[in-house]
Amino acid sequence: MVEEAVLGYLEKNDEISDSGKFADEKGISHDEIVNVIKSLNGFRLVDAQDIKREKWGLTKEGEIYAGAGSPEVQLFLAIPPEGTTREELQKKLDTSIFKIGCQQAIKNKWIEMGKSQVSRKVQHVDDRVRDLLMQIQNGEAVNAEDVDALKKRKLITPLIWKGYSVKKGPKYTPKRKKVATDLTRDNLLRGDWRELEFKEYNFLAKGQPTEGGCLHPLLKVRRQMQMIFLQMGFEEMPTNNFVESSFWNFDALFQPQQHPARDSHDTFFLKEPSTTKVLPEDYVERVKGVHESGGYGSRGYGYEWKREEANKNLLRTHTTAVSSRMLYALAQDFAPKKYYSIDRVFRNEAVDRTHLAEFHQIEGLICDRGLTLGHLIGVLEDFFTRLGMSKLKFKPAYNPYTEPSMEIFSYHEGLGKWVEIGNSGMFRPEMLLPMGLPEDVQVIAWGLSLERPTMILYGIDNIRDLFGHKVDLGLIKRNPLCRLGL
Ligand SMILES: N[C@@H](Cc1ccccc1)C(=O)O
Repeated sequence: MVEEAVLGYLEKNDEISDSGKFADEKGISHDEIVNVIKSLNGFRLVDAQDIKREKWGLTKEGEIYAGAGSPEVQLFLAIPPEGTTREELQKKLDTSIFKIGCQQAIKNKWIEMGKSQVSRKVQHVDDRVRDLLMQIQNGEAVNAEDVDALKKRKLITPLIWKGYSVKKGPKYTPKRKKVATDLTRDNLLRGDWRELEFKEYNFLAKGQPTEGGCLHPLLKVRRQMQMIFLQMGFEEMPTNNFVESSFWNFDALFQPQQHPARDSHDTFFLKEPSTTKVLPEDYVERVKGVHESGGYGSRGYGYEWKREEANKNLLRTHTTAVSSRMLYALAQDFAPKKYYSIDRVFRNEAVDRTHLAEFHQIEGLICDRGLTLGHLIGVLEDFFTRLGMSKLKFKPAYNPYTEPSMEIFSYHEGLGKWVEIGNSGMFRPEMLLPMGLPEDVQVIAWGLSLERPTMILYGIDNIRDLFGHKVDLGLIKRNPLCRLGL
């Protein structure tokens, strides 16, 4: 409506010379007019020029006098026609009204002040100050002398008034079409999108401030674990690449070639390149020997070991493949070591709320002389206690490469049950001795999942909220733990 008033006026007139006067004439608030002018100017329907005017406004004191009358008149009216004493008068008035009133009334020759007696000198007075203040309040003009006097008494103060003069702009039309912001299904169905005028994009508009700065729980727990390993004196193993040969992933670990884990149901084999190019030949021979007929006090598996199986490339199914490479390298020049790694592994598993086809494994091993299962339990308890998970259980298990072996369980409060978080054991001599490690050296080792402890620590009960294409970012944002830096 206001918009139509502005555009309509310009249709018949050259310009609106003063938005303030225009507002008065139309009986619309000036603020509203200003908003419309700004918007029309933005779309170049009108050309608006600023006008600034100095205007007088009342000070706080001025406003009080405009309401209650000037102090001098208040004082005059408080003196009865027969006069009074200064003391009586003072009682009737505020201190400041009395003081200012006396000054002004004496100056105006309205009253006479004796030692104690006060009397009127005139019969009647007009409150010109109050009238002037009211005129200024109403935006009426007041002559310069009066303005000066009021200014000196600090009853008025200059105000900058801002308004516009307005002419037709290059895109002027008497009536603006409503511009569409979205193309809707209805527009398409009705076909009226052909006639619609669309609002232009404002590429300069600032976007919503981002509420960033949350860390993904997996990254946080991973970093936390890294710190714990480093504090416990471990060194990080280079995790190299995701593609590994069956040899390092299985054969070096004394895992027989018919083992079900090697089945393509559990392992992702590579089509291209399907086989590895280099393996350390002497060591491969010793591995073949231990699989087929044993040695080092073992009877072996007694089957025909095939090089083609060992050559097959796969996506590593565990980072124990990294450990086997590291131990082989270490065997060439032995020294006691503590190693760890945290990286991705892949298993061809059916995905459900606690399983994914790829996850992160935390691998750790200690090789030294005189190590026992007690050391393994102690190290794992120490590690998980530092992580804030002290409810642990160990359960005997079987791995082709460890003896004894233990599965590790932790209690998940949210699920209300014990969840397997890893597997561990002492590497078998059939694995270590062909590498060339000294006979009196033991290796305690473990492989944990990163996802499971993270779910326990963060109370997440579906692994797909944590990893993969359905990650629940809201969950991460809402979790206060994710906002704490580490
Ligand atoms: N490789 C085992 C974990 C493990 C590592 C080292 C020793 C024993 C077990 C797994 O994937 O579950």
